[in-house]
Amino acid sequence: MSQSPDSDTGETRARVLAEALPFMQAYENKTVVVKYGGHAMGDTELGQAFARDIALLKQSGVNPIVVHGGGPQIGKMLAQMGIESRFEGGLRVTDEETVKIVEMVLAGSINKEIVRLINAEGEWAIGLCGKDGNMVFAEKANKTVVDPDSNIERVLDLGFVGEPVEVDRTLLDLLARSEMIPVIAPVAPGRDGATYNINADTFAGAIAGALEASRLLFLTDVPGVLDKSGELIKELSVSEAKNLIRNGTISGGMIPKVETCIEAIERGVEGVVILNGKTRHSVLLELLTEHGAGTLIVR
Ligand SMILES: Nc1ncnc2c1ncn2[C@@H]1O[C@H](COP(=O)(O)OP(=O)(O)O)[C@@H](O)[C@H]1O
Ligand SMILES: CC(=O)N[C@@H](CCC(=O)OP(=O)(O)O)C(=O)O
Repeated sequence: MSQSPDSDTGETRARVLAEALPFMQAYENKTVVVKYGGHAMGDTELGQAFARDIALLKQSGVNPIVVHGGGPQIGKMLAQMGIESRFEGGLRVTDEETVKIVEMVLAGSINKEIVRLINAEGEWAIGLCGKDGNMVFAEKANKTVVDPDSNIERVLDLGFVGEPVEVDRTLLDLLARSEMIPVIAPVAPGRDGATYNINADTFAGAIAGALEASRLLFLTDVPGVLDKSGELIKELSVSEAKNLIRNGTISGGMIPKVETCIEAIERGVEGVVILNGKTRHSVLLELLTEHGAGTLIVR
């Protein structure tokens, strides 16, 4: 597909569809996990374009699963409540009060808005979090960071930040059979009774791994992984990615994203891509065009 799927002449549409057809057939009955980041959620129009892409995938016979974030939206709500956001190693330090707000924003307002947008495209989306159908259980995250100056490793105490340790695919399999599109918020219970806030990238990786997804796409607010001079890196091997984290080229929220890509590849997910969710129809452009978009992480 050489043109945007927005092109509106009948002839262009027919050509675009003809070019996209072999790609659509290749993804038929395949699971594609799309992580929709908080920074990629722009205005309503952009949200509608995203929802249209997801609906179109479903209508083409693909099994799309949306895992969403909402970091900036949580930050805004916390600020309104007079609570300052603090991040360590790209993860939100989450105390008991914060985790309640995280659940409210992610599994409440953001989740339901995405469901509404997809349903408005004629599909049946269903909003969930890790708690629903015993889908995901988490444990307190045990995360370490290496100080770039001293090179000393430090264990972080992030409070109620969790890591997914058990994923049960029963509910997701059921929904796939009933033609529903799951939209999942990255909140999960622990066997200890606590509720955990999980980085949405990590959560999406765990879901994609458990489902042996064909593709895992991360929609963010940058074209992909950028080098020191701000140029897009089109393809990145696992060892190159680790180096870029070590030397500080990859920082902040890009760290858990790239770490998740590496883990997902090691778990057998076929293709992992980081791309710009602010480019309209980037999901379709990635999946249904020869050249794709963003940074492809390879073994
Ligand atoms: N090397 C890099 N290439 C691209 N983005 C980077 C890089 N290092 C850090 N970042 C930051 O990571 C951000 C994306 O991560 P994050 O803010 O967590 O997005 P999301 O909310 O989509 O998960 C970018 O907006 C950018 O500021
Ligand atoms: C532990 C942790 O950091 N959780 C994230 C969950 C949301 C998220 O990951 O949203 P984005 O994808 O938009 O960044 C947070 O509280 O912000």
